[in-house]
Amino acid sequence: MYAMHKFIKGFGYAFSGIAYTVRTQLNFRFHLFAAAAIILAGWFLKISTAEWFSVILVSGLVLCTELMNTAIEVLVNLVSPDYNEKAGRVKDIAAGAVLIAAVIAILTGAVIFIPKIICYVV
Ligand SMILES: Nc1ncnc2c1ncn2[C@@H]1O[C@H](COP(=O)(O)OP(=O)(O)OP(=O)(O)O)[C@@H](O)[C@H]1O
Repeated sequence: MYAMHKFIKGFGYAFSGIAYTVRTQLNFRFHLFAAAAIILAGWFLKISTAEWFSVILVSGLVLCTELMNTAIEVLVNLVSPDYNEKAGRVKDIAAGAVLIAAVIAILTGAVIFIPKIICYVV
């Protein structure tokens, strides 16, 4: 029973971290909106199971890297509230991870959706 209680509490902490990121990070809200739009487009354009798998994977990758980026920002602000070259470097690297994930998501979306949109329009 205690293990179950601890397990459920763990979910609470995780949701609180996600809620904090939604509240404070405009980028995360944008990525959530983009993921919802892509899911709607996938449903409308009837993408295949393999395509759904790719879309879900890259959307998750972007959201997870954005959460890790926010965690790193909060930690850096805690340990180095004043200007510090290395603190800046750490934030830049974390932001770079988000950028790479977003580029992968855009390329994946383009490969899946552009041919379908062309077929739909033509
Ligand atoms: N303590 C610091 N020392 C040196 N440079 C910093 C520091 N904090 C931020 N920077 C630089 O400013 C950039 C933006 O940092 P900031 O914390 O504002 O990130 P952000 O993504 O704009 O965060 P937020 O989403 O909270 O506005 C960093 O990538 C880094 O180059």
